[in-house]
Amino acid sequence: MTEVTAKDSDFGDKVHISSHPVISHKITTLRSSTTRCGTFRAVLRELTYHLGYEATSRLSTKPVQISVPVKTHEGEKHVDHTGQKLVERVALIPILRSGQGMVEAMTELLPNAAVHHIGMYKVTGANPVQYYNKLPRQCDADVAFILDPSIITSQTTMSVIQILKKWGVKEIHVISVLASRSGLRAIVEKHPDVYFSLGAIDEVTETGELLPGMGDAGDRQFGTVAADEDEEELMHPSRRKRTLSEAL
Ligand SMILES: O=P(O)(O)OC[C@H]1O[C@H](OP(=O)(O)OP(=O)(O)O)[C@H](O)[C@@H]1O
Ligand SMILES: O=c1cc[nH]c(=O)[nH]1
Repeated sequence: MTEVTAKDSDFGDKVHISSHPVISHKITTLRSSTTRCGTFRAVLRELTYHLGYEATSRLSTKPVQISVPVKTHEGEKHVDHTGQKLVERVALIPILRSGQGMVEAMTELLPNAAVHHIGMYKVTGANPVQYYNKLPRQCDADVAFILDPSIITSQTTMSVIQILKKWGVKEIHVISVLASRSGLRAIVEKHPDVYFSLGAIDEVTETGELLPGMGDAGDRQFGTVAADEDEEELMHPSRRKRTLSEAL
């Protein structure tokens, strides 16, 4: 299988697709069938750090006065310096489950960012269903970074973008390792104001998998086997009670 390559310019000026050799190398490790879950998690974390570094380049800074210790012949002196401090309030929005594996790297970059989890599951032929939403009632961020390793049809990402726009955040930036060409095209058309930092562009199969993809990023991170659709449906809150009582 020849890897598909795409240029940023194919998708407009808000989409950045990495061409960095270290990113390509790490994505190859994620794709490989022989990569086990411990390595998968570690490499996803490393990739997120690199993609997040690029994604956060749009944040602004303001001057801050500090003093810096400097050794001189007379001993240590403290010199005044005008440093820089990040300005925007940032929220990280991991989409469960897979986006959880991207949180640690992003909080290393931005230790004071809020983390608001959103859980989504897919139903064939219907819109994705939100099963968890920990956004505070009042919007508390200027910029939201959506974290999800894969964008396939893009229905999940688009649903979360809609949720965040309704919440009131001014700038939305999606960080993802792999996006399908058709899925990315659909989001960019519907949400031209949203920014993207991506590792690579893939195609999508008739059955809704990324090609070549990396398998199911959730299952590969957490060492689980793919749930069938009936099991996914049982995650919906309205069905959970029945599931529990059946299990007891
Ligand atoms: O672009 P879409 O077609 O909407 O698909 C993308 C979604 O599918 C994957 O999650 P998955 O449903 O495998 O859930 P999981 O993270 O809980 O494993 C992925 O992490 C995205 O959230
Ligand atoms: O290709 C796929 C399919 C399901 N989930 C993923 O993360 N990737």
